[in-house]
Amino acid sequence: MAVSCEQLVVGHHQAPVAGPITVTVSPGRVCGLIGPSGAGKTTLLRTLAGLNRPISGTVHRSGAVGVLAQHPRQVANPRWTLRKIISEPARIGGTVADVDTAAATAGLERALLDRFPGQVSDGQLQRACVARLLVQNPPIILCDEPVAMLDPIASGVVIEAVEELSVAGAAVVLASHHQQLVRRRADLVIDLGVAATGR
Ligand SMILES: Nc1ncnc2c1ncn2[C@@H]1O[C@H](COP(=O)(O)OP(=O)(O)OP(=O)(O)O)[C@@H](O)[C@H]1O
Repeated sequence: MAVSCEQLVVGHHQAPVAGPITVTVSPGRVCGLIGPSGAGKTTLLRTLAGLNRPISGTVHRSGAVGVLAQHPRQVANPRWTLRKIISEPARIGGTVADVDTAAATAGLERALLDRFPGQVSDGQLQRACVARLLVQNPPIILCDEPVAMLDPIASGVVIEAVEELSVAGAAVVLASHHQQLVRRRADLVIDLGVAATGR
């Protein structure tokens, strides 16, 4: 087990949005999360991450959580170079990051590493966030619409890097509007459009 929930109902201010959901995402597995806008994908991911409190039910995590957000600019420090953004988890962990290898795996050109977020495209910044995840190597990765802002080529690079993390042993939850992409890549799929709401 890497991340699992049992009879989990998620929502805001005691108002349920989705659930009850019972699922286990084991190491090396990708769980897709689909559903229309407002179905509760972000709320469920935040609850699995421990950022929101469940309305009812339980969440179990076997280790640290890495997050890939839809809008990398909201999470990337604009005053840090991409190199620093990528290497920071290693510094915090007291190790030295192999930034060049992580960047190459994430499809990020080395020449961009000394730029600031304001000097690169959304896709390039998202690839830096993927490289940061590769350095962080967390056992659980939660992705909230990670390719919504990207063109098909950039999307493919990001999704392949996430799959590489999963093959290396991470449990991945991938929320996306792209039903086809999710159904193609995921080992199991939660459809919040049809999941019981528990209300
Ligand atoms: N902080 C909040 N306080 C109260 N209600 C919220 C809050 N955040 C989201 N909601 C509501 O919870 C419901 C689910 O929102 P959520 O963002 O989880 O859906 P989503 O499936 O991720 O949607 P989208 O695909 O548009 O990103 C929506 O009705 C939304 O208005």
